[in-house]
Amino acid sequence: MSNNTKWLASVQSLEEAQSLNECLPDILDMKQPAQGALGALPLDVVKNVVKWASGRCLTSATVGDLPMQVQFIEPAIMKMAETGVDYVKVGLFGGDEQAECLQELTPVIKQLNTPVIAVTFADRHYEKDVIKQVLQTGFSGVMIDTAEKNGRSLLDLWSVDALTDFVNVVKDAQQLCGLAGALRIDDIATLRTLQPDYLGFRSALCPDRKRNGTLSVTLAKTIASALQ
Ligand SMILES: O=C[C@H](O)COP(=O)(O)O
Repeated sequence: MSNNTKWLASVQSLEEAQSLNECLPDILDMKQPAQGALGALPLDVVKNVVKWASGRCLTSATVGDLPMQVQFIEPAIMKMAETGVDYVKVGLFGGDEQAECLQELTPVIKQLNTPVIAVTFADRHYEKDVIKQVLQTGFSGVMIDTAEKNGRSLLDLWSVDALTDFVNVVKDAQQLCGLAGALRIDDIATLRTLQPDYLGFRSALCPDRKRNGTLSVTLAKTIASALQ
């Protein structure tokens, strides 16, 4: 972890990853935006991107918008970890089953060699205690994102003060801290003052912010230079 905020770009294919060859993000994140906030890509696509990146940047991949039940989440984490990705990202979508699910996932996550990042959501019920649960479960980092991709951004939903508190709680716990959720290029200046470890982008990488469309290298370069 450093004081320099890094950037994460979500790509949906090997072609999109390759288009970023000249401006690789710090974390090349793999997800299927058309299948939800954390839509999962097929494992062979993830494997191919990891192979292509060959250590030039870190990689992460999401396991899908899954119900908070260990029978769905455990196999999805195990299979995604086998792709060789550096981080697996799992959404904490809340609900009555979440606490039990996290308890059951604890031995799985603690024994896995691949670090797992918990993704919480600014537009879902959020309790500060979730960070404590995440720590007990063995996650290596916490990210906040938006579950509903309806144009509302993280800063539309949470105040700078609330986000500052989130970053401080996560970083005080020595966890990797990421902020995402329909971030705009103009949000970078504000959000980097909070010193999260990274900012994550998909919508801002796509023309007209259409996150299911195709990523634009020009927009990626703009984001990269805004974070320099
Ligand atoms: O992990 C980062 C996300 O892919 C952000 O997606 P978004 O900018 O469309 O909310």
